[in-house]
Amino acid sequence: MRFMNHFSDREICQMALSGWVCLVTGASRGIGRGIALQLSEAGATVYITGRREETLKETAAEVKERAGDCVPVVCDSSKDDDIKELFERIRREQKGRLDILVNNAYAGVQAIFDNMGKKFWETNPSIWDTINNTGLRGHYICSVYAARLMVAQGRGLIVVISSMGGLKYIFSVPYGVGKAACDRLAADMGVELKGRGVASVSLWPGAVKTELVTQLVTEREAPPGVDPRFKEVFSNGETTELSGRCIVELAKDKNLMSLTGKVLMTCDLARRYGIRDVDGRSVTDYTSLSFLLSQVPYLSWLSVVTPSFLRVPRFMLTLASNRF
Ligand SMILES: NC(=O)c1ccc[n+]([C@@H]2O[C@H](COP(=O)([O-])OP(=O)(O)OC[C@H]3O[C@@H](n4cnc5c(N)ncnc54)[C@H](O)[C@@H]3O)[C@@H](O)[C@H]2O)c1
Repeated sequence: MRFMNHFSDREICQMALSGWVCLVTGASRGIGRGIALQLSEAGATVYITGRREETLKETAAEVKERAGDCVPVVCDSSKDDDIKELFERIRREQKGRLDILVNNAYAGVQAIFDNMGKKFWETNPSIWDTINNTGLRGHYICSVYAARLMVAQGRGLIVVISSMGGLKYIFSVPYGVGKAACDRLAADMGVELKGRGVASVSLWPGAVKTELVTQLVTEREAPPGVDPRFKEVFSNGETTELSGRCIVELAKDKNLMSLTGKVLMTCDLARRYGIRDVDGRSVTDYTSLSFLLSQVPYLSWLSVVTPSFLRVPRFMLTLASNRF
């Protein structure tokens, strides 16, 4: 019996989230755009948000080109009324159904790179709002409305896009504080959502070669005081679609609820689900001994002979935050 041979891998994948309703905030470019492409390719109807209609329409056109279904909605994540209206629209149009919320919108990348190397007291304090109004407060407000729909239907998945900056200092103070808070947001929502069938996770992509990263990092000289290896890590970064591929697999995972409240790394999810990046590359494991050695001057040669399966145990990562 060879029923499934009627379908290509792509068609099988397309059926995986068929009928699902998803929302990705900040999807006109970058990781949000990549996630929207992957969720729609898996068959879901994907609401995408951003501040400008023209750029949103570009993502929507790309989704359509891949035979996906996407609803662009102009919604500024720093405006509570916009968010409220967005969820009212989803409730109305989808009869209260929402399966996945991806909290991704982020307004801080340009400001972070413009102020790279400056100390917090040398930086205009308004950078706090630039980074965290959309990229943290907005996530909370969206999660409130999403949880109302999801708890009522008894199922759902809330993903907060965060980063390794939640563990240890990278870039700047408002960046790290925002990311640590995103991780905690996912964890604490997980506590209150317990028993309601709704999972809440924080997702750490690795370094991702987005349009902005290409423009601000890989095509520029490293700013003074910034390690030049930083540029190399981003040049070999993940595609913007890998996070989306991981979320599709996560959403299908029968053991999803065992992961609620956790921080999940794209490299770990790629290994768990046996997936590669969309361009066929294997996914860099930033916790492998081999990668870590490659970042240490005079020891980098050792990385070539270190087996890739040797990794820092996850519990040891918490020691890196060194708070006690
Ligand atoms: N790029 C990386 O290497 C990397 C790595 C790990 C984690 N991340 C995280 O991924 C998330 C997305 O980052 P990115 O690199 O794709 O950023 P990006 O700047 O390329 O994209 C951000 C998206 O958010 C939208 N946006 C900005 N302000 C908005 C607002 N007020 N309302 C609605 N939408 C808004 C933008 O239009 C854009 O579509 C961030 O949380 C970032 O920290 C990025």
